[in-house]
Amino acid sequence: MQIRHSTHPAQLPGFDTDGLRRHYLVDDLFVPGEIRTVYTHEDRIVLGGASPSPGRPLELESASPLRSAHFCERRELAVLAVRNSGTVTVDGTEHELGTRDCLYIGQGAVDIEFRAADEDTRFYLFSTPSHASFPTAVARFDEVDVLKLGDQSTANVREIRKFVHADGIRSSQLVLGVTSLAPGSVWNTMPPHTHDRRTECYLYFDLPEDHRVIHLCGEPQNTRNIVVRNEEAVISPSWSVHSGVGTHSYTFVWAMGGENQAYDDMDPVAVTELR
Ligand SMILES: O=C(O)C(=O)C[C@H](O)C(=O)CO
Ligand SMILES: [Zn+2]
Repeated sequence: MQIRHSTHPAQLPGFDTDGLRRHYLVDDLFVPGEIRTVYTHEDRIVLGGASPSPGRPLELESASPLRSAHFCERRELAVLAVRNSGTVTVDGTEHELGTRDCLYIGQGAVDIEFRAADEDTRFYLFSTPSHASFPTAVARFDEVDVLKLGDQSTANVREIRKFVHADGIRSSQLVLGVTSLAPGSVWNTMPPHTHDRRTECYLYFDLPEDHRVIHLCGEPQNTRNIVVRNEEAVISPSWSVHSGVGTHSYTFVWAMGGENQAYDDMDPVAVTELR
């Protein structure tokens, strides 16, 4: 488990390209046959990638920074199949996940195992601390409500699906959904926002290997950018904008932890205020 410490907003503009990438980009979550995890001190979120091979299940273990016998002893966890499909077994119950389906696992689960149905299955993991247990549940990509946003003239036509949230799968603090850009649309979250009460992480996927997303970060009046590849994540502290423009359309998982679960609790930033 890799550790990322928190940063002060005044530090971000002083980071060079490598510094920005070291602090905020997570670029090595998916390694065939492995589970990789990153613990950020921003709201104590853990990001992870599980990439099992067919016939070789992977078991999620605790790690020393958690000081717990099991990963979910004091944590809740959401799993999203970002590539292909597979099964997640939680304490003996199998949950089949198709591409872009989501499984929420409540605090207290002990045995968690990932199985691939395909040659290159990838599960994205997002976990927050939790001190109360909510039921484990699945939300299917094709079954959750769709919020349509954006316009062709601003190249940001997109669909937002909320999986774990106040009116969906219930959780202690974790909130998670998926945004899909329409073909030809490239901008997400523009106009941007911050939310002082929550940390948010984006995991970009469905982006062709020879394309990139230019992700904006930092305080609205002092932004920087990080160039992101397919299946890489960016950690956005509560004071940072989190928006991006692709050289191609893409999909991303947005997920948050913090003070509240109110999706609409955002501090909007006008495009004209950005610097
Ligand atoms: O495209 C968008 O706009 C988003 O997906 C925004 C995220 O859902 C978000 O930032 C929620 O706080
Ligand atoms: Zn946000």
